[in-house]
Amino acid sequence: MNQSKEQRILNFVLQNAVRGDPCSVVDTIDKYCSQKEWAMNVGDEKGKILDKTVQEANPSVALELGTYCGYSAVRISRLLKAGSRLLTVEFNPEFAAIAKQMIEFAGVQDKVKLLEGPSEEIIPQLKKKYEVDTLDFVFLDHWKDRYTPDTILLQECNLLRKGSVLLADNIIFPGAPDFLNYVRKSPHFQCTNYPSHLEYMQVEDAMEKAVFLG
Ligand SMILES: O=C(NC/C=C/[C@H]1O[C@@H](n2cnc(C(F)(F)F)c2)[C@H](O)[C@@H]1O)c1cc([N+](=O)[O-])cc(O)c1O
Ligand SMILES: [Mg+2]
Repeated sequence: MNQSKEQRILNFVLQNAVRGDPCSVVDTIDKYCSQKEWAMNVGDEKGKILDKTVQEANPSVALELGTYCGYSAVRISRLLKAGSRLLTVEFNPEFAAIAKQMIEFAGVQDKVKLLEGPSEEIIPQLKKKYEVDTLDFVFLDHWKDRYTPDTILLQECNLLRKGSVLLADNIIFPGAPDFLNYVRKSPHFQCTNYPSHLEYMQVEDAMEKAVFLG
């Protein structure tokens, strides 16, 4: 049975990156996906915006929606202070299996918890089952039509506090127009737009930061 693209990306990392070195894993995925096969990792240009936003938020508890191969889970967790953790949610079991191996190879498994399943099921479990009080940082990079319902669900589940930082990928391409509308019109969010480019392409894209005001 021939391999999936995601398996080929993982194999390239296992053969070319440095075990236990998150930066080398991130760089190796970028090398493969820019030179051999495009894939929907946030990439290095938007990844630098993600880095700055994470460092500014300095989260104790972070959530990622849309693990895919684990590129941004490794990228985020490498910046977390001791004792902090990233919960990352993946719906597709094949992708989750790839991401688990990617996270372990990078040596960040002690900081990252990979949760498998749909966000509408997992978000309501975060407080009781995963011992979350509130989330300091949320990276939205999953299905674009889920950004808004999941942002509403996070509020309904009292998972956001004054100052919680949401960062959303793909505001321009593929686009998340209803999310942009929702957070920019809401009195509960202070929004900032970060123009950038689609990963590995010369196509316009952007990220939107939405800080919860309580
Ligand atoms: O479609 C894109 N991303 C969708 C990303 C989807 C990923 O998020 C997972 N997921 C779904 N639900 C959940 C949760 F968490 F809710 F359970 C997690 C899916 O299984 C998949 O791995 C995309 C597309 C392009 N592009 O150029 O087409 C560029 C990008 O950067 C993109 O992110
Ligand atoms: Mg994306």
